[in-house]
Amino acid sequence: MFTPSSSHFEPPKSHSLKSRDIDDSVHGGLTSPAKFSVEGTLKIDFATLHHREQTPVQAPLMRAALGYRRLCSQDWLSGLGPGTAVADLVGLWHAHRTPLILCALAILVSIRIYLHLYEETEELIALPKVYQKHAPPTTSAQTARGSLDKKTVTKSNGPRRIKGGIARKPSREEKENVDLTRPVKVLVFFSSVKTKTETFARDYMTRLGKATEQLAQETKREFLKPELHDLSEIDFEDFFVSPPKSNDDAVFFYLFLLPSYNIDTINDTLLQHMEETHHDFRVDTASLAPLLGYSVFGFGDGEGWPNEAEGFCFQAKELDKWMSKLTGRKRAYPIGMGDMKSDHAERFEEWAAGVHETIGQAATTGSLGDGVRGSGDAIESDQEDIADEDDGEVVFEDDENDENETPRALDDLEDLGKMIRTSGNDGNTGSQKAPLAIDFTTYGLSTKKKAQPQAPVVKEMVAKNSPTYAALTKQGYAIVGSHSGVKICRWTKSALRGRGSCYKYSLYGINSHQCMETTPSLSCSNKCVFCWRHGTNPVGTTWRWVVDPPEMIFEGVKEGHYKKIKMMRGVPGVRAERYAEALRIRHCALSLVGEPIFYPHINEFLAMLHAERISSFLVCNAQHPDQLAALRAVTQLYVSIDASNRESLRKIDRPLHRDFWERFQRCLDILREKRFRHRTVFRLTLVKGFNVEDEAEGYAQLVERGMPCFVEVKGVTYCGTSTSSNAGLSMSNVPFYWEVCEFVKALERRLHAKGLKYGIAAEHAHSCCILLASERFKVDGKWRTHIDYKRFFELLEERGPDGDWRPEDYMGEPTPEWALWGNGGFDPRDDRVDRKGRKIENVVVREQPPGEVW
Ligand SMILES: Cc1cc2nc3c(=O)[nH]c(=O)nc-3n(C[C@H](O)[C@H](O)[C@H](O)COP(=O)(O)O)c2cc1C
Ligand code: SF4
Repeated sequence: MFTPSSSHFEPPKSHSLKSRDIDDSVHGGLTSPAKFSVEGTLKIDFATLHHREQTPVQAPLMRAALGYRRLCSQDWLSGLGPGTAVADLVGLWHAHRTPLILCALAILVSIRIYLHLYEETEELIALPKVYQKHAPPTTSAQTARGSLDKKTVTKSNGPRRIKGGIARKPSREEKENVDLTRPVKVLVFFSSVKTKTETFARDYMTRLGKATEQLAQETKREFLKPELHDLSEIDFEDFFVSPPKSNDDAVFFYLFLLPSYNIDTINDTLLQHMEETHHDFRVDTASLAPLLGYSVFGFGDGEGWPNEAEGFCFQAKELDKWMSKLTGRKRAYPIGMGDMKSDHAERFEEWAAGVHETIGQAATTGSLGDGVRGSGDAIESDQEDIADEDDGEVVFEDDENDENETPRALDDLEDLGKMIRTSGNDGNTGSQKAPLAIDFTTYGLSTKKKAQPQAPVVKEMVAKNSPTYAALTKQGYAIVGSHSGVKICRWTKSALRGRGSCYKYSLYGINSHQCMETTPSLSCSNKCVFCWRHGTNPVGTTWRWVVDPPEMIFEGVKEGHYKKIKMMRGVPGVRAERYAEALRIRHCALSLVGEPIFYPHINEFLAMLHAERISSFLVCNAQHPDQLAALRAVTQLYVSIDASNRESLRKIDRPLHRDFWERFQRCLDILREKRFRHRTVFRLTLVKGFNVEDEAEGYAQLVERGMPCFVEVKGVTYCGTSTSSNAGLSMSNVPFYWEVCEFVKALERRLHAKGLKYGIAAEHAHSCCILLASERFKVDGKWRTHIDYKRFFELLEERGPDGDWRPEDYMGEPTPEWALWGNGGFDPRDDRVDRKGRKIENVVVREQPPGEVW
């Protein structure tokens, strides 16, 4: 036992009992022996403690205090046995167990509360039974995917989140119904400039046909005959926004055979279309997901582009990437690549064998298999997901490490300057980088993606070493710079020989032999079925090429034109006086091919023409409203009206812009506003079976909307190319003149019914062309459709390109008698001749011959 050595025991600091360690109820009855100091240290008067009478409450506390003293003193260490110490500890426990247990409980509760508040919460997924009840039966394939699917994050159906910075797309959960009864149809798409890929693709179709027949036997699944599609012939909207509609309820498998070109080809248009679809907030993400799968094979040239870093098969890789995004990673088989100069056949065999096997597997299971490379699974396509799901919001695309970057939007207009050619260029820029896209149509409205400041590398629209250039020059075009063209039309040649002028002479007084036909943009944003130039002219919704300065184009086209006129000098029948006149260009028809207002400096180019007193007839395709609105003075402004309704326009013009109808309508509204400043013209090209039948009312409504000064109606000219036949055009689509007459009369009736003052003014039966004019151009009962060109230039010089004058101010003399409606419109100065140059009579059939069906 120990003896208290002092009346006040001061426990060592390290052994102080804190006030909270002793329950108030226990020490509540203590007065003097145990007291708390200010700091909360327990001080016990042991002397008093021994002699006091103890209450039942005090007794254990006193025992505990004594035990504590013993523990704290050096006695235990200086010879007292461990048994005593254990007994003291037990005593201490008995004395304090209640407060100790309560303290421990309090601590545990605090920890639990803390963890509950601060730990990372996991989403609680509660699947109501009702969903489980309707869940589709899982196939073995889905079960196989199950383990991977667990890693996926379910996409919220709630409002889209606004994001900045790099967005990483959560993997998509596959929830498709696998229906193994639907037939499978393989579609093979190809592009080809120099026909090698096309030949290869056509050969492959026979083999693919046999392979699918065999797969049908092996898998017991129905396979429809595979189809081949030339990418330059199809409407991308039909295949690459969502899978095509199928009467057989087929599920599609896409294969692509794509050569790469670092010059502008249909490949660029396709890739751009895919990118736009991917970023279009109106289109579902992975809108091609219902496809069974897809795979790409690229052809390249290993000599010119020895490796992928240098651009070997770069467009096939791009395509593979966009298809992966659009299909939600349905890459059925890895991209194959072959060098056209060496191993392409061997590489293609390997790829085709793998693809056929995968198609078989997919047909049997409805799935592309486990997460192996090529399965199209999320794991392998991770790279493609960076900044992918932008939810239509501002996203910084982080593709810097990608060798084959996709086009980037320019930040501001100043960047355009960098693209303008400063010196002569010998053609190809040699760059493998994709071009820079500038959408002049929407320019300045929004900049969806912020481009990194970097030196833009852009391609030429028609590079000198490109097959397009070769094809165009072969067709008689002189290519000026990299995107402009000039050609003398057959009417210029004909007029030089005194064999008749084009309809513009009859209707507006244009001298065909003094007319230059040109365009500052060989590119267009439509693929009209009647255009004779598909496959050779580049198409695109945005200007993404080097921009040539207007001075260079102006000088170049004049030079090209005069060169061609001079080549006519020795042609039999050319009249000396007309030849001499032809060496002075008086008119310019900006309608050769392509879309002139696509050219960013069209106003400057027009000013150059006018400065030399060359009149301008500008034809645009009603797809670029902003440019149309910004257009300054033009002698006569045309808008092509190729259909009276949305569906018909889509079929006939095959526009690349998804909002083509809205653009078209905006253009009509702009034309309406301009009708008192410009001579505005609707040009209707009638294609039987496409845009004529029952459409007179539709056209009348469009006239009511745009209120043009004139409506030119022309029957389509059949050019007999494979393009037109592929588009479903044949001679039977070319209307007879009497059919055009019938249509114009019907249109006139509709216009009158609407109270619109138009009348049939003039015609050129030889070109199947009839002119309806607003009565603004009828003075004293006489049509005055011709133009006073001299007056036009005077007005322009007096008042500037934005000056206010009206089309009536430069109205010409009354339309000559021979050009008026009913008189045929043949230039009386000239003879009409047949192919052999023999004179022929002017016979015009304006009425439906007996027995003909309209
Ligand atoms: C002007 C031009 C540019 C080309 N650019 C590339 C290229 O960037 N990368 C590549 O791998 N092959 C390139 N090639 C090679 C073609 O892709 C290859 O010759 C292909 O087989 C042509 O297919 P086609 O005959 O079906 O058009 C280019 C060929 C030409 C003529
Ligand atoms: S607008 Fe003209 S150039 Fe363009 S596709 Fe149509 S017809 Fe051809």
